[in-house]
Amino acid sequence: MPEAEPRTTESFCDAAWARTAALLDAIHGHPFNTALGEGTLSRDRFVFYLVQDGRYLAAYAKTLATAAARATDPADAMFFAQSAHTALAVERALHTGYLDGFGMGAEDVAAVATSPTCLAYASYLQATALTAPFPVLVAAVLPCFWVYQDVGTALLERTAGLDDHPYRTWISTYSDPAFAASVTQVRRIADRLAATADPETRRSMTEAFCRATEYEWMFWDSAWRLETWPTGQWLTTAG
Ligand SMILES: Cc1ncc(CN)c(N)n1
Repeated sequence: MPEAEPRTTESFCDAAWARTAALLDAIHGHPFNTALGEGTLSRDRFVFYLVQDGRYLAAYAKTLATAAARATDPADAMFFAQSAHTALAVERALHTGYLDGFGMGAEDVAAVATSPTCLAYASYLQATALTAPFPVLVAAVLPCFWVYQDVGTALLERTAGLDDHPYRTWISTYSDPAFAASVTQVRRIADRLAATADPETRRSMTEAFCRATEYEWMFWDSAWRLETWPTGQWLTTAG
């Protein structure tokens, strides 16, 4: 009798998480996140991050709304529609609250150019939403949930107490049990879709998960470097 093919019982999420383990370590150890957790992150770096993340979240919410429109399972559609709402109502409001507190109004924010990394990540998600198979789209948005929850929870554990912490609202938002529950839900959706996906789609799901996790690292790194367009010097200012 021929030997049975070895079958992997590892879920898509567990395999994808294991594949990005070194990258996740780099995210946790990035100077931006270390300083964020210690409360020593400079105001200009945090403001840069907030402004870019506001742009990112607007695109991310549209990506999630597209996922809701494309989902065939009504429960999945509800989850993604709700998550699109949360990205704008909770996360973006968190950023606006900080920016208001720093005296930055809508006009100041509008005057900041979208960074190369923010534009690349946002464009990648929106292109994936419109052109990739639905399971690949789910894999692409998964790190946006999961990595932030992982970082938020780790920062909370590393922090002695949040009472006087300058970034406590940020840390509380991403370490909140409600946010963790949304991670569990999107992981379940990804695992269910991967379980019936053909090998090529599953490979594309893994690629999308890895690419989005790379963009997560790059996003924090761009804020740390206060990234600008290297070509900006050759453009005249708008008249
Ligand atoms: C870049 C980025 N990635 C993820 C998240 C969490 N939704 C966020 N606010 N910003």
